[in-house]
Amino acid sequence: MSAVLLQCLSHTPLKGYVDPQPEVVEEVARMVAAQRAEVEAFDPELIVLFAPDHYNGFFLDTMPQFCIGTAATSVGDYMTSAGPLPVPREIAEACAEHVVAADIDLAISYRMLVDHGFAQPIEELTGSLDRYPVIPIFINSVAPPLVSFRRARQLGEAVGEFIRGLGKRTLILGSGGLSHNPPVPQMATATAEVAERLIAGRNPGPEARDARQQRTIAAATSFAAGTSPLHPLNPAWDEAFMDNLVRQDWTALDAYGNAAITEAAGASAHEVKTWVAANAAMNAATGGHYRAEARYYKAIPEWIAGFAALTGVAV
Ligand SMILES: O=C(O)/C=C/c1cccc(O)c1O
Ligand SMILES: [Fe+2]
Repeated sequence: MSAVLLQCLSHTPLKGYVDPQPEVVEEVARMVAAQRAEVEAFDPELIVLFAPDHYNGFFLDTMPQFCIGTAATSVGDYMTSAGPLPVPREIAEACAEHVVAADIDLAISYRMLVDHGFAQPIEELTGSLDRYPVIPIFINSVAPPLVSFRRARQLGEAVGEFIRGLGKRTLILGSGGLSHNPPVPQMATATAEVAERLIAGRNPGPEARDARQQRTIAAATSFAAGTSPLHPLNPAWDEAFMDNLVRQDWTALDAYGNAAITEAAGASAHEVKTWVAANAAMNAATGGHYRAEARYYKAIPEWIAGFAALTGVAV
């Protein structure tokens, strides 16, 4: 059986562009530094990262619900690094075989593009994109129709069963959330120009990428000032979600409905399915013998995020 460690962490590309009070920035940095120290002490032989994308790697020309990368490159948006991730191809292929054999319809990419949703947690928790071998697993969190929490759990369980038999010290990561609704466009309300970007906007030029980032930074500035139409953060929803994970209440987690999530927590709150999958993987990899602990929570409008962290250790 593999030794496993679970770390879940919100991501936000607004760090360093639109920041909360220095004491909040510092307390988050201390918390992330503590998680990183735990990762370094664990010294993983492999990272399995469940994360979303924000129309930087996956587009509506073909949008899978789940996709594993056997090779992946970070686009380097915002302050994240560009470049290849060290993906162990054979292990990723074997994981894909196992998950599909478990009747989870996982897509596979031999040329996956990932954005800050993957790159930020890897760099913040390990120090660089390429310190440890990493298998990226994408969960569609922005492009309806979206999978259920139940399906995300089942994906995580299948991956966790694979990890259990691998015999490698494996760090399981979940990235994103919690409640939030940054200005990621939706096809249902897109103009023809935006729709084209959602369908075929891969590898935009530097000007287009900068323009997009400036739009998000402006949105964060007005959200923090209280003058934004973006869906408000929902601390009550966030705390209840984390409590369900800590209590390992899979019945309660399965019962979440997508429309209710969007209504209560915002269109990008579906990113928390990466946390559901990561916790389910930890559950399967340890045979249920793990303890989850909520590490941090604060609603941080400057970062457009109900910002949270959770750790799971085998017991
Ligand atoms: O894709 C973007 O430009 C912005 C993304 C964003 C903003 C705030 C919180 C998040 O989780 C994001 O991914
Ligand atoms: Fe995100």
